[in-house]
Amino acid sequence: MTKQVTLAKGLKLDGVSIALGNRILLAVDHEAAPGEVLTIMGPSGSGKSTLLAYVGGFLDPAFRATGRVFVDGTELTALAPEDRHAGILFQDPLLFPHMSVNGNLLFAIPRAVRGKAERLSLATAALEGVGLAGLGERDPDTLSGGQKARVALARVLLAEPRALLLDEPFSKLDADLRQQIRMLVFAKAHEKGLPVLLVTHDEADAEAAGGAVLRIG
Ligand SMILES: Nc1ncnc2c1ncn2[C@@H]1O[C@H](COP(=O)(O)OP(=O)(O)OP(=O)(O)O)[C@@H](O)[C@H]1O
Repeated sequence: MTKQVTLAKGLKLDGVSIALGNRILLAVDHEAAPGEVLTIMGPSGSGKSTLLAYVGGFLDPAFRATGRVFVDGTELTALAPEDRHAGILFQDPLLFPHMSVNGNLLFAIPRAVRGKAERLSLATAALEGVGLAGLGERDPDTLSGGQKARVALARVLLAEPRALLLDEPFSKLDADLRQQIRMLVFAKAHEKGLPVLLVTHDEADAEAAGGAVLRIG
C-alpha cells in the first residue's frame, strides 16, 4: 500500500535512494518548510548534484533511483520533467548571450501570460526586484559577475518555479558578493514561500541558509 504523505506545504524527500551500479550513493528522508533552505553537503562525488537531478527530473539513466519527492503535497517524481517546474541555478549563470537581459527574462515567462505589455512589465518588475532596474536593454556580456547572478535569479523566478534547486550558485563569487547574492536568493525564496535545496561546500553558506543541513557521503 502507498504510504500516506501528510506534509501539506514545503518539500518532502520520502525515502529517496539513489544507486550507481550495485553501490547505494545516497539515501535521504527529509522535510523542509516553504521558504526553508535545506542545505546538502558532502564530499566531492557523494551525489549532491545527482540528488538535485533526481528532484528536477534530469537524472542520468546510469543511476537507479527510488523514493518520492513532494512539493506542497504534489508528487514531483510522478510528473514529467517539464511539468515539475523546478527552478535551477548552477555555478554559471548561463544567460543566453545572444539575447538582451530583457530577452533572457521574457524567455522565462510562462506562455500562458500572453500580453506583450504584461510580459514586459513582469520582466521589468523582476529586474527591479533583484536591484537591476534599467538594465533590461544591456547585453549579458557587459554585466559584472554579481549582476549576471542577479539576472539569473530574476529569470528563474519569472518561470514561476515550485521549488529552487541551487547547485553551488555562489561559488564563483568573491566573499562580499557571495554574501549579498545568497541573502537575496534566500529572501526571494522566503518571500515566495519556495522550498530550496542548496548544494554547497561552504559552511558559511549553510549557516546563512539557516535551515537544516543534510550531510551525505
Ligand atoms: N552520468 C554518469 N554516469 C556514471 N556516473 C556518474 C554520472 N554522473 C555522475 N556520476 C558519478 O556519480 C557520483 C556522484 O556525482 P555528483 O556529481 O552527484 O557528485 P557531487 O557530490 O555533486 O560532487 P561535486 O561536489 O564534486 O560536484 C560521482 O562518483 C560521479 O562520478
